[in-house]
This record gives sequence, C-alpha cells and structure tokens, in this order.
Amino acid sequence: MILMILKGQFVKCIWRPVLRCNLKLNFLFTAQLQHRRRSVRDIPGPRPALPVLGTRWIYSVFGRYKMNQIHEAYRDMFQRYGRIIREEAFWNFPVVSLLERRDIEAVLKQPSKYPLRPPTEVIAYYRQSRPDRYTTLGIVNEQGEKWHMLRNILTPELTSAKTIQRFLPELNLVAEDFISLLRTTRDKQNMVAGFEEMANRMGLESTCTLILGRRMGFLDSEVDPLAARLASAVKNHFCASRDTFYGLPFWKVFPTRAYKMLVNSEDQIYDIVSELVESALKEERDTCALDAVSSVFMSVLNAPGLDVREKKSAIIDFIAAGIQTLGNTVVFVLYLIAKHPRVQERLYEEMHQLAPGRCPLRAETLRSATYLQACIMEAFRVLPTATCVARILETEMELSEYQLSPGTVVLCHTWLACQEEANFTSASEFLPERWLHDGELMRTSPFLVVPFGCGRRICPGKRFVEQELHLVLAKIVREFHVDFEGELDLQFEFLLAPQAPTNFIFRDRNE
Ligand code: HEM
Repeated sequence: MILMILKGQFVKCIWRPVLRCNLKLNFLFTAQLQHRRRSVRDIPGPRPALPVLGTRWIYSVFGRYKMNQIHEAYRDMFQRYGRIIREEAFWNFPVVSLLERRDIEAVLKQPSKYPLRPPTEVIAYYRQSRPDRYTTLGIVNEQGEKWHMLRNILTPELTSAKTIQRFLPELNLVAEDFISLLRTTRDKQNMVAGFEEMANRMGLESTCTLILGRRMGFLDSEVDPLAARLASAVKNHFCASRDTFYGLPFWKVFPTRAYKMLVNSEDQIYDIVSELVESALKEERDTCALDAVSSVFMSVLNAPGLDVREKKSAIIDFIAAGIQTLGNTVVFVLYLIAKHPRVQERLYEEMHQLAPGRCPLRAETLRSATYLQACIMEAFRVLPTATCVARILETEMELSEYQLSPGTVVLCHTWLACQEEANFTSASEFLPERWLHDGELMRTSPFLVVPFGCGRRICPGKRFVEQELHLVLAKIVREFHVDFEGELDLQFEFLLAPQAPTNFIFRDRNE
C-alpha cells in the first residue's frame, strides 16, 4: 500500500512534470512542423477549386459574387476567410490577396530592379497575335529587361517635373474650358446630368494635350463623336480585361464574348489614336508646334532604337491609360467635396486667399495650397480608382505565417486596408486634416495610400495627374458651390467607377 502511495507520489512528482514537459515539447514540435509546412496551399479561400478551372466560377452565374462588384466580393471574402486568402486562376494557379498592413508593406517594399506586375494576359495574347502592330507587349504588360528598356526610353520626359511645369499654362486653359463646358451643359436647376462623360472628355483632352502636345477640342460644347467613341472603347477595354481576368478562362479555348469585346476595343482605340497621332504629326510638320507642349510627343517619336510600331503603341497606351482613370478620379474627388460642405468651404477659403477671382493658377500657388493637396490625398485614401496593387513575388516570402514561393501572384488590397480603423483613425470619415501637420502636408503611409502604385513600376502619369487634379478642383471650387444628389454607387470595371450616370449641381458663387 505504502509502496503504491509512494509510486503514485513518484508519478505525480517526477513523471507528471516530465510527461507534461514532453507533451508540451511534442505539441511545440508538431506546431512548428505545421507552421513550417504552411504553404500557399494551406491559405483559406473560396472553395471548391475545380480542376484546371480553379475558383473563378465564384464570379460566374454559379457563384455568389457579381463581376461588376468584385471590390465588394473581396471585402466579403476577407471577412469569411481571414486576412490572407487564396483564389485559383486557370490551371489552378494561386492568386493570393492580402489585407494585413504588414504583409502589404513587406511586398511593396521589396527592392527590385525589374518589379514584376502580372500582365493582363488577354492583352498580351492579343498583341502577340498582331506583329503587324506590336513588337512588344507594351510598357504596361512587358516584364524584365524589355520593360526596363521601354520605361527608360519612353517615360523620362513624361515624369520630369520640368515638363509638367511647362504644361501648366496649357493645362490652366484645359481646366477653364472644362468649367465653360460645365456652365453651358447645366440645366435650369444648375444640374449637369451624366457628369462622368464630361470628366472623361476632360481626361482625354488633358492627356492628349500632354502626350500629343496639342489641343484636340474634346471640350467644345458640340459632343465630339471621336471623343465619345474613344471613351466608350476604353471603358469596354477595361471591362473586357476584368471579365477575362476574373471570369472563367474559356477565352483561351475559343473567342468568347469578352475576348471579342477586347479585340474590338483594342482595334478601335488603335484606329482612333492612330488618327490623332497622324493629324498631330501632320500639324507638327506644317506648323512646328510649340516646343513647350510638344515635348512628350517628340521625345517618344525621337526615341532611339525603337521600332515605329513601338512608338505608336506607346502613345496609344499613354492616352488610353489617362482617360477613364482621370475621369473617374475627378468624379470621386468632386463627389467627396460635394458631400462635405465644411471641407468645401475651407478649400474655397484657401483658394480665395491664395488666388482670388479667376486668375490663372501658378505652380507656387498650387504648392502653397496645402489644404487642396490634403483633400486630394484624402480622396485617394477614401475612393481611389485602383483598389489594389498587383505583384509577382521574386523571392520566397513569409506572409501572415505562410511561406510563399517566387512566382506567386499577390494582390495588395490597399483600398480595403485604408478603410480599417487599425490603419487610420476614423477611417470611414473624409478628413483631409489628417494629412496636415502645422499646416504642412505629411505623406504618411506611403505603402497604403498608393493610388498610382509604387516603386519602379509606379504610374509615370502621377505627376501630371496630380497637377491636373489640383488645377481642376481649385478652379471648380473657386467658381461654384458643388452639390451631389443622392449617393454615389460604385462598380468594378477593373477600376473603380461610378455605377450610374452622376448628377452634380454647380451653383455660381456670388462674389
Ligand atoms: C488618375 C489617373 C491615374 C491613375 C489613378 C493611375 C494609376 C496607375 C496605377 C495604380 C498603375 C500601376 C502601378 C504599379 O503597379 O505600381 C499605373 C501604371 C501605369 N500608368 Fe497610370 N494612372 C493614372 C493616369 C495615367 C496617365 C495620365 C498615364 C499616361 C500619361 C498613365 C500611364 C501609366 C503607365 C504607362 C503605367 C505602367 C507603368 C509601368 O508598368 O512601368 N497613367 N497607373
């Protein structure tokens, strides 16, 4: 008996801790093994993943999400599956989406000589089938050294601060013409119905002014059929890219409706822009256009070592990249200003002090207008046109405790991350003041508020777009009280876009 008791005590005193310790070690060891083994395949996400077709069915009639609401689909998926999710594209190729700030920053901060952005496959496929028009996939879709060569040759003029400053007087005129167009389009209640069309025309006119070095007349009160055709072709192009990227990949087997739409829109954009380029070239020869504003055009045309097809397709890509993006951004910025009268008044006060009346806006004025800059920055946080930044991993990375191998496609969902309280206090509110410190603009969160992407693949149009947005917003607020009826519904067209025609009210300010 005594022996049994002693044995029991021995087990309690000696073996229990040893067993406990052993169990703990076992547990830790297994956990560590599991942890080490957590690879891309273990990342949760929508299921089932069908053989070959993957999970793209979730955006089809069989799935729970709509193709034109993909921005909301991701919000829902992050709630269901967690802050890292895996979808599967064609051939079950994994596409990983990130919401965690730490992960997003880790990916976007990765130093790289030639950062890889997944190409829009369908465009790459189409362009390869047209060697008569394209010799490369273009700066947007090319990778590696070829991309680097195109970027180095084609963009220095476009990204130069000096060039953009030289365009300021011309862009002042574009902004004034835009305002005149709004005045003449208003109805008796001061409403401009379908404002987004005007904004797209402004995007087209200012991008052409920059890229072709001449005014094209897209802001004349007569609707230019060319502008309307081009804007609709660009819209179709984005929608077809979305449908082929997120939809079931049948276009790889036979020409689906989306594929045909893409080919049709590419052809239309190509033909229309070719026409613009030809007429700009003719004018260049006849009149020797102003040096100040023809520099980007001439720098592309004179680019050394590039085939003429390449130069033409670069101009096409630049113009196409600037229409809808700029148009949608103007709609979003103005909507946020219209819905926040306090912000609108403070902005007006700033502009009234810095540049009263209708005087042209100079570079120094725009530099001093810190509240204006803060408004644009905050609009980019709350409603950017590009909701995520895409990359292909070049090295092995551990993200949210999953080990991802080089070649994995990751989507950094910066827009959704910007709406999280953990990243921005009062995240759902439009508060331009959050960007100001002692009256100076503070550019914090450089990897979360990234409307133009970041690193070496950053949008080369950024400097130009920022200047254009500052000009347009400043001038509109100086002239009008802006109002918007109802709420703005969004849809996903590869970019974030207004879902329905937008109706803005522009009341003259009584000075
Ligand atoms: C509001 C207007 C615009 C927005 C929001 C925007 C946004 C973006 C974004 C997010 C990227 C991807 C960057 C990355 O992967 O890091 C990009 C790339 C690009 N954008 Fe823009 N963009 C705008 C206007 C323009 C304009 C006006 C042009 C031409 C004049 C342009 C030309 C390009 C080109 C060529 C690329 C590809 C750059 C490369 O891969 O090296 N964009 N843009």
